[in-house]
Order: sequence, then C-alpha cells, then structure tokens
Amino acid sequence: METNAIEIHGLWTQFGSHVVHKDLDLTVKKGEIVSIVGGSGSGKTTLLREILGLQKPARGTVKVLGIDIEKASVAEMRKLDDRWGVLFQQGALFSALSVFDNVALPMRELHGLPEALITNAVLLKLQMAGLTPDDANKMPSDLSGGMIKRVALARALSLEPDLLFLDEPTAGLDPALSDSFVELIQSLHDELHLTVVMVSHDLDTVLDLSTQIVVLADKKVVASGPPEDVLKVKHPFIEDFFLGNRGRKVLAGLPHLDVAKVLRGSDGK
Ligand SMILES: Nc1ncnc2c1ncn2[C@@H]1O[C@H](COP(=O)(O)OP(=O)(O)OP(=O)(O)O)[C@@H](O)[C@H]1O
Repeated sequence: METNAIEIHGLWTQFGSHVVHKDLDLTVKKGEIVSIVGGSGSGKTTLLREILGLQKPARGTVKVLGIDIEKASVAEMRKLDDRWGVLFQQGALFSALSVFDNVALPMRELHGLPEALITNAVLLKLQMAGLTPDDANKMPSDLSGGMIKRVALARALSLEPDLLFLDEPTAGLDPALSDSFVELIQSLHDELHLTVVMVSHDLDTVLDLSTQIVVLADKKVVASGPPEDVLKVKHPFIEDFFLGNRGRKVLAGLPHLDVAKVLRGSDGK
C-alpha cells in the first residue's frame, strides 16, 4: 500500500511565457496536515488545481494516492473523486438547494444510494461539521459565513474521503469563528485519519494545524517539513511571513514549537 498521499516530480507550469512552477518536487505522506504557503501569485491555487486534475501542468508528474493524474483513466479519476473532498474558497453551495440537498448531492450523483441511507449519512456529516438537524432544511441564503463554510465542509466529507483539500479555509471568518473552524478540522483529522492539504495565508491557522508546511517561492518548493524545521530555513519569504512581528506573537503562544523557544532565547524576549 502506498504511504504517500501525493508525489509531485519535476512539475512545470506555464501560462504563455509566464513560468509559475519550475521543476517543482513535493511529497506529502498520508495522515499529514499540510499547509501550502507562499506570496501572492506564487502558484498555490494553481498547484492545488493540478493536484486535483483540474489543470494540466506543462511537464512533470502528479500522483495522488498512487494514481498518476495525467495517465488516469476516466474510471480511475472517478475513483479518486470519491476519495477526496474539496472545500474551495468560494464556499460554492448551490443556492437553489437546501443544506440537506447540498450535502446529499455528491452521494446522489456518484452512488445511487437508497434515500434512507443518504438521510442518515447527511445528518451525520452535518453533525461532524458542527451543524444540527434543524439546519438541514435551511437555504444557503439563510446562513452566516461561518455556517456556509461548515455546510461546504460537510459536503466535502460526504463521500468519506481519505484526502481533504481546503483552499483558504478560514478566509472571511472572524477570529473566534476561525478558531472554531481550525478546531473542527483538527478533530476531523484525528477522528477520520484524513490527510489534509490546505492553502492558507492565515498564520494562526497554518501554525495551529500543520504537521507539514510547504513554502512556494522562486517557482518551486523552497522548504517542506515540520513547522519547527521550516521556520529555521533562511529564506526572505519565510522570515517575512513567520518571523515578522505578527509571526513572533503567534509563535510565542505556541510553546510546543521548539523554534519559538529558540527565537525567544535569541533576542531575549
Ligand atoms: N488560467 C490562467 N491564465 C493565465 N495566468 C494564470 C492562470 N491561472 C493563474 N495564472 C497566473 O499564475 C500565477 C499563480 O496564480 P495562483 O492563483 O496559483 O497564485 P496564488 O499563489 O494562489 O496567489 P494568491 O495567494 O494571490 O491567491 C499568477 O501570476 C496568476 O496570474
């Protein structure tokens, strides 16, 4: 059985003459919570789209759960679709469908399961995402931003994926909602043994959740590994993003990261 959830080798991405990724390599082991970080335009979302087979790289190979995305047959891609759940930045609920029908949609589309089974599964997914059975009959227009994210998460979990992709999961949430969403992702990861891959600009989310941080810069992965290792890599983006004033404050609240002690020790704060 494969131990890697994702393996990318020699990936090039080009739009016209604009090279976004140049000979990029990346490995994600199963069970990790991975954050992809990088400056604006560094190609984070594009990389996510290439991993999901929504966009074709100019060169290189992308394997997800052992399947080469480019060579995959329609049947293999369908199987992969069943094994991953995706939460895109624009929550993307169908506005004409109730919460229940939004969450049920992937099950109805892919499996033709009996309705009684779907009902039980939808209620369970809603509960997992911190919603109540009463929420099932609501329409998306009745929901707050935080609830929309939770419904979208329930839908991403609908086919019991092994892999969960999240694009900016806490964007647009206030700090309290963001914290509870982070806790939710953590507990889902722990309970369901998911591999989670997310793109995030949010330092708190990245440092609270990640077991692996992947830094995109200079058209490739310049650092990848546990947070305490990545924070020690000397690179201008890493220093700006993690070790500026804001980053130091967040790190000071996370004593489990050794690097925080190192930093506090190094400048006496
Ligand atoms: N379909 C496309 N056609 C042309 N250029 C594109 C296309 N998609 C992305 N790009 C370009 O590729 C680069 C990477 O874009 P991408 O959205 O992946 O970056 P990002 O790291 O996710 O950025 P941000 O943090 O701002 O969301 C950008 O310069 C973008 O303009």
